[in-house]
Order: sequence, then C-alpha cells, then structure tokens
Amino acid sequence: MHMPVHAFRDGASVMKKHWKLVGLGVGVLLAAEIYKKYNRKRRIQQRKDEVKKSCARLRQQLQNDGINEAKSKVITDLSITQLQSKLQNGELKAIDVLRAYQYKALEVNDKTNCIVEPIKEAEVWARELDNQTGPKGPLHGIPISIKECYSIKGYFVTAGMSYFLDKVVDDDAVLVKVVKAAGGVPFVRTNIPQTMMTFECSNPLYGNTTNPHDSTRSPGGSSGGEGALIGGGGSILGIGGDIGGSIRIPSHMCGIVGLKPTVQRLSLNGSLALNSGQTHVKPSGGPMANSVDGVVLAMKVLLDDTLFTLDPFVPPLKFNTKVYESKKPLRIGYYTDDGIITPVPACVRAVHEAKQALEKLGHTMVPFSPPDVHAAVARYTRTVLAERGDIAAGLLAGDEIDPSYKLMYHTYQTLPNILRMFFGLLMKTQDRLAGEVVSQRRIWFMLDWWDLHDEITAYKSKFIQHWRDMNLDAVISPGLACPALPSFKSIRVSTVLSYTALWNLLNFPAGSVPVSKVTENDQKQLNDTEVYPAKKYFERKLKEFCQDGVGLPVNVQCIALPYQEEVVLRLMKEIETNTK
Ligand SMILES: CCCCCC/C=C\CCCCCCCC(=O)NCCO
Repeated sequence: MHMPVHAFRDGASVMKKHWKLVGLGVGVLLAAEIYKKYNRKRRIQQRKDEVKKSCARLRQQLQNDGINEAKSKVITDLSITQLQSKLQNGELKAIDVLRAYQYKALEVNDKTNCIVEPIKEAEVWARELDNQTGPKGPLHGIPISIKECYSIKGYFVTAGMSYFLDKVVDDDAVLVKVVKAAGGVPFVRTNIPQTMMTFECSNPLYGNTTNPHDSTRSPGGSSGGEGALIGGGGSILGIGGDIGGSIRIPSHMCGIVGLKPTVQRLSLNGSLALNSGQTHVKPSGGPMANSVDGVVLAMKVLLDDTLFTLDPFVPPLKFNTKVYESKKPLRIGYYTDDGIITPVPACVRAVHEAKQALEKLGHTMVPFSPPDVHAAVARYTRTVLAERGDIAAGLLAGDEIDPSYKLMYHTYQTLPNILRMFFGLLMKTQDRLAGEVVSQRRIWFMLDWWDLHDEITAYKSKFIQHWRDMNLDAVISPGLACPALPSFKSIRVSTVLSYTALWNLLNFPAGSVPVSKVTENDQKQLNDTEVYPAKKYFERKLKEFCQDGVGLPVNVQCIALPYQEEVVLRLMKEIETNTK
C-alpha cells in the first residue's frame, strides 16, 4: 500500500505547525526564565544600592552630629553593667549611646562587612526613651544588634535569598518585641550565610563577612554577622539563632559569649527558618554578647511575662537567679575528643585550662565520653538534611549559589544519586561519618521519619542515663575542633560540627565562652605529628587550615540538662572570671 504524496505533504505541514508551537512554547519559557533571572539580578543590585545608601546616610548623620572615634570609645569601652547603670541613672542618654555604637558598628562593618543594614528607626526609639517619664526598662537605651532572620517591621528578611525581596515584613519577631518592651534599641541587622544552613557567613545579596581577628578567615555562622560585629566591638549585645552551632560557632571563632538555650525556652516566632516543618531537631534563639554578664542580662530580661504572653508556648520559667548565683560545688564531666575529629591543640588546651579553673573553685571534674557520637551525628544530619535541601533549592531558583553553599548544594541537588553514592563510598575510605552523610538517602516515607524520631528519642534516653550514672551536673567540651577557618573552607572540615550539633540533637542548653587565644606553642604542637597525628583526612585538612592562626580566639562549651540554662551560665561566668 502506498500513501498519496499530498498525504505526506499534509502530514508534514501539520508537523511543521506543531514544531512551530513547541518552538514558540520553549521560546516563551526561555524568555520567562531569562526575564526572571534578569529581574532577580536587578533586584539584588537594587538591594545592594539601598544598603549602601543607608550606611552612607548614617555615616553622614554621625559626622553632622560630630561623633568621632574618641567620643564613641568613651561609651563603647564601658562594660554592660556600667552602661546599664549609667543609662538607668541618667548619666548617659540613649541617643548618645546609640550614636557611639552606630559609629563603632560602621567601623567594624568597613573591616568585616558584618552589617546587612542599620535600622533607621533606632534614632526615634532612642529619643523616645530619652523623653520618657516613669520607670525605665532593664535594657533602657542599650543598643541591640539583630540577626537578619528576625522580622523587623518594614524590613526584608531573606536568609540571603532574593526570593524574599518581594515583600517587607509587617511585624516584629517576638524577641524583638520583648527587647523593645524592655527599653532595648535594635540598631543594626547582621549578616547570615545563604539559607543559614552552613557555618559560614556569605550570600549573594550582602556579600561575605570576615573575621574581626583575621580578614582572611570566616567569623563562622550562621549568626556570623553578630559574631564579627560583637567580636570587633561594634555591639555589646545581640540576638542569634542555632540549629547546629550557629550561635556557638561564631562565638568561638570571634571570641565572644553565646548561649543556645533549650528549644522554645525563648521564642522564635517571627524568625525565618527554611526547615520550620522539620520536627525532630528544632532551632533555638539566643543571646550573644561581649561578656557573660551581657548574656545573663538578656536572659533575665527575655524570660519575663512579656515573652510568656506574646508566645504562650514558651514555658513560663523565669530566670532562676538562685541557681545562677549558687556556690554549691558541682560534678562536671569534661572531654577533649568526641571520636569524630580530634580538635587542634589550642582547643584541647582551652578545655584543660577551664577544667583547672573550675577545679580550683572546688568543683569535681571527671572525664566524660559522650556515648556513640557517630550514630548521634549521623541521625542529626539525616534529620536536618532529610529533604536534601529541596526547600532551599526551590527558593533559590534563579539565584546565584553562594560559594559557601555550592558544594553542599551540588552534592545534594545536582549530583545524580549514583554518583553521590560513589562519591560517598570514596569519602568513606577517608572519613566514615562524612562518607555516610554524603550517601544518606532522602527521607521519602513517613514511617522512616517516625522511625528516625524513635531512634533519636532512644539516643536521648541512653545519653541521659549515662549522664545520671555518672551523677553529672554539667559538662564542658571544646568550643569546636578548630579556631576560625579561612573563608569558604568549612564544608571541607564539616565534621567539626559534631562538637556543637550533638547538643542540638539532644536539645541540651549549651553556651560558648572565651578561654584563650592560639599561641606559638599551640602551632608548634599542631605541626608535631606525635601530638597531632592527623590520621583522618579531615584532620589533615584542619591542620592545613589552622596554620598561621596565632592570636585567634578559642572558647570552650558548657552544657547542662534541658532548661538548666542558669547552670550553663554559672559555669561560663566562673570560667570567664578565672581563665586568661
Ligand atoms: C556532623 C557531620 C557533618 C557532616 C557534614 C554535613 C554538612 C552539613 C550539615 C548541616 C549543617 C547544619 C548547619 C546549621 C547551622 C545553624 O545552626 N543554622 C541556624 C539556622 O537557624
């Protein structure tokens, strides 16, 4: 049978028509995509310009008001206790304190790029406080820096993603409201890493933040802007957030004090979290400051009726001064190596110095081994990476992926599963945990999710039993396995996170407090293979990244059982007073 020629001709013309339509469709889609990308780029540039202008305006204002280095220093050199008392007794005005910190913050920002933008309403708030009659709030006139993820009415909350540049938020986060109700003056918003799920501090909107002690290094993250600003002296008290170490890592890397409370001891309502539907390991909001007194003041002020009313899901537990001020000797566990990655000598020395100081104060120090950290941390990553970064990837469509997030993004989003498994196997030959984390499968089924919950609950019970068997009141550990890392390198030594993430998995409160600085001798020991054999791949990388680190801050971590923040803070205060 043969087809007449016209049938071919008709068929061909129908096909041609279809191809034209398909071509048109593809063209429209492509054009839409190009337009979307162009639009996002334009929006990012616009945002960058707005931020630049806002800093320039403030600088001009400070100049007009005659604020200079010397005038600023008189105020920024005061401790939080001195500052609070001078503001309370009227010796200092809120507007003068604000100006002094604005000046210093801009100076630190010039060096580290730690600020997203100044909060322009701060001046009005400070003047209102100065004109106020009647009783003063406990934070009266104290300038407070705020991590970018907390809503402040009239501002963008982005976690470094242009997706969120479409709409300014229309209300303050609960913690911001409590700070303001207590007379605090939120005055700058601080930088974060893209998605906030890394411990760097870089994103395409606001750029990379550097460490105030070494500009080639990262301040850590995700509350890295807070770390750099407070560490550089540009803020005395700030608010951060932590689901894996985001308060404690920048505190450690920038030599400041930070507290990750038990989840929900403070409210996170009104703060951006990409993984808010993730139910097993939740983030905590917490204070960061240049002293333990600052963190204690913040906890005392925040744990009050205003907070309990604004967020009734916060347990109404006020700050327990009796526990904080207790002199009763405690039984404290300590460890320097969790078996995942051996900390560099400076971080080990810091734990020993804190231990000695606590011993001198009459506490009993006992060696402690956190049980099965490997399984715990594997469950932690399985939980926080359960959707393999799908949520972030959806929001990031069209955005440039920041260098700090690239490796993680591509490992989980673009690498075909088969290659990821292969890559994971290869990594396992170098580092078992890292290899396992890379090979972990996405959680598809609800029953797997529930099983994971049960495994975590069982681990918590086992851990608490071990803690009870040892009759412990608290534990101290390295602040992290290394001091500040060169910018963009953290993913290459990501297992250092085991020192902080364990306490998120367990939901124990944990704080980070400065103890020391890296010395020449620490560096000598780092390069002595007898002291630091660096047998694992990540340890070798750590050794490489920790060269030339003399002078970098080193903290230790203090941990207690859930809702015992006051025990953590007591230890932190004792360590702060009795080391260095
Ligand atoms: C412990 C082994 C780590 C292996 C490498 C896995 C890499 C990343 C895992 C997730 C990283 C989570 C970082 C969380 C930072 C943070 O606390 N963000 C606060 C968000 O509110």
